[in-house]
Amino acid sequence: MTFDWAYTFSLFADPNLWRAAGVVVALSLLSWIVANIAGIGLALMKESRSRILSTVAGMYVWLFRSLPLLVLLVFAYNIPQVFPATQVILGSSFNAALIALVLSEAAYMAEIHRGGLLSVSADQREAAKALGLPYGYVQRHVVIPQAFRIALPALGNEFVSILKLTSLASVISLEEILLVGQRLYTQNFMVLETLLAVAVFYVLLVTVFDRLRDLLERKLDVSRRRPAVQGDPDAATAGSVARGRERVPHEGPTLVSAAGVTKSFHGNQVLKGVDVDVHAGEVVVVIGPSGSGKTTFVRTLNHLEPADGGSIEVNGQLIGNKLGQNGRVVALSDRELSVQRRGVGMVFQRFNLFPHKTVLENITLAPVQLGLMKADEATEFGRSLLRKVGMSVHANKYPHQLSGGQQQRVAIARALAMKPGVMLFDEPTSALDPELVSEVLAVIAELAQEGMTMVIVTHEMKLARDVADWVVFMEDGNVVKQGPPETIFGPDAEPRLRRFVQSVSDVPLAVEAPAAQ
Ligand SMILES: Nc1ncnc2c1ncn2[C@@H]1O[C@H](COP(=O)(O)OP(=O)(O)OP(=O)(O)O)[C@@H](O)[C@H]1O
Repeated sequence: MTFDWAYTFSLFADPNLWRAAGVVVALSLLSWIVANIAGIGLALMKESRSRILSTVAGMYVWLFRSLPLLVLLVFAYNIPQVFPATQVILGSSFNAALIALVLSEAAYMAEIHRGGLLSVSADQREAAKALGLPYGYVQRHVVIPQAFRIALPALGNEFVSILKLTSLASVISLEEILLVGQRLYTQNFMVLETLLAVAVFYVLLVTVFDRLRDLLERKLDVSRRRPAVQGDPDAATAGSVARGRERVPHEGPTLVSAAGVTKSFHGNQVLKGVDVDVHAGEVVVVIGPSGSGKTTFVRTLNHLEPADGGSIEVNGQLIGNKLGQNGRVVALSDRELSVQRRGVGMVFQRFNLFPHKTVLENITLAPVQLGLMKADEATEFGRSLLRKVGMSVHANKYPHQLSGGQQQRVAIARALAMKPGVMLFDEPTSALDPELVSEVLAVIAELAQEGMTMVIVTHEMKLARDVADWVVFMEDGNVVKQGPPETIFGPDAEPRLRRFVQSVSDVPLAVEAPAAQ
C-alpha cells in the first residue's frame, strides 16, 4: 500500500481540523493562564510563614502532581453522575478538560514559580518594605514581576506540554485535533496519512507559540534595552563635602530616640543596649569596627530588624509596636508598619533598585501605588528629585545601565520621594569604586545643608568629620563614645577611638570645635 501524500495535504484544508486546532489553542491558553495564577498563589502560600497555608499548598502540589492527567480528565467529566448540579459546568467536555488541566498544571507551575520567587533576592523585598509598601504590593510590583521573568522559559515549556496534553481530552470526546483525526481514519483507514497531518498541526502550533514566548522573553528582558538619555546633563554634583551650615545642637526634643536597644541573632547578642537620640535636622553618623552592630542598629530604626528589647520612637511613635488595650505593647500589623515606614527613608549599601523598572519608575512606584500622589504629580516630583541628585538625563534608563554612584543617587531620590521625616543610610558608599564615592557624599552633604534629619552608618571618616553634627562610635554592640566630631576626632580622643579612626582613614582628622553660636 502506498502512502497517499495528496490525502495528507488535503487535510490542511479540512475545516474540522482547523476548528479542532482552535479548540486546542483556546484550551491551552486558558489552562496556562489560570494555572499560572493558581500556581503563583500556591507558590506564595508554600513560601508563607503560616504553617497552615504552606502545608495546604504542599499537599495540593503533592496530590495533583501524583495524579495522572487522564484520571483527572475522566474524573472531572464524570462528576455530574454523582453530583448532578455540576452538570451545568462539567457537562461540557471543554470545561471538564479545562478544570482537569488547571488542577494538574497548577501543581507544576507552583514549583516553577516558587523557584522564581526564591531567586529574587531578599534585598529587593527589603527595599520595597522600607518604602512603606505592604506585603501585597511588594509581591505584586516588585517580587512577582521579577520572579515571572526568571520563570518564563520553564513556564513556556509548560505551555508546550499543555498543548500536547490536550490530545488526552479525546477520551472525554473533546473535539480536538487527535479526535478529529481518529474519526477520519476510522472511516477511511488512512491511519498514517491522517496522523502525519495531525502531527504537523501540533508542530505548527508549538512552533508559533515558541516564537511568541521568545518575543515575550525579549520584551521582558530589560538588559537588552538601549540606554535612553534625554535632555542636558545636570551640573556635576560631585565635589567637596565641606560643612556649609551651622551645627544642629544635640539637645531638646528628639525626632528619633533609641533607648536600651538590644538584639541577638541565634544567641549571639549584637546590640547590648544602644542609646542614641537624633534631633530634628541633625546628622548623626555611626562609626565603628566591622561587626560592631552599626548596620543592625540602623535597621532596627525602621523595624527591618525588629529589636528584642528597649524602645525606638520616631516622631513620638513607637516603631514596630503600639500600646494595646490594658497598656500592653503589641506588634503592629503589616499595614500599620508599612504606614510607619513611609516616614523613615532608607538607603542601602547595595542600592537595591528595582531592576525591572526604569529610574523614574523606581522613584514613582511607591507614591503612586500607595495612592499618595497622582501619576503625573509623582512624575514631576520624581524628575525634580532626579535633578537634585544630578540624574535627570538618566530618568528612562534601567538600573543596570548606570554606574554604582549613579544607582546610589537614584536610591536616595527614591527614598526622598516618600517625603520622609528622617533618612537612614546603611554604608551608602561601601559598595562603590573610590572615584564614585564623592558624588554620593556630595548629595548627602546637600541634604544635610537643607536640614534633612539623617542617621548614617559609614566607614567614610570624611563624612563623619565634615558633615556630622553628632558622631556615635560603636564597638561590640555598645555605644562606646558619642559626641560632636571635634570630640571624636580631636587630639583628646580615647586611644582606641583614635586607633580605629586612623585604621580606616588616610586623611588628617583633627577637627576644631566650631565657633560658639
Ligand atoms: N541576619 C543576621 N543573622 C545572623 N547574624 C547576623 C545577622 N545580621 C548581622 N549579624 C551579625 O551581627 C554582628 C553585627 O553585624 P552588623 O552588620 O550590624 O555589623 P556592622 O558594624 O555594621 O559591620 P560592618 O561594618 O562590617 O558592616 C555580626 O557579627 C554579624 O555577623
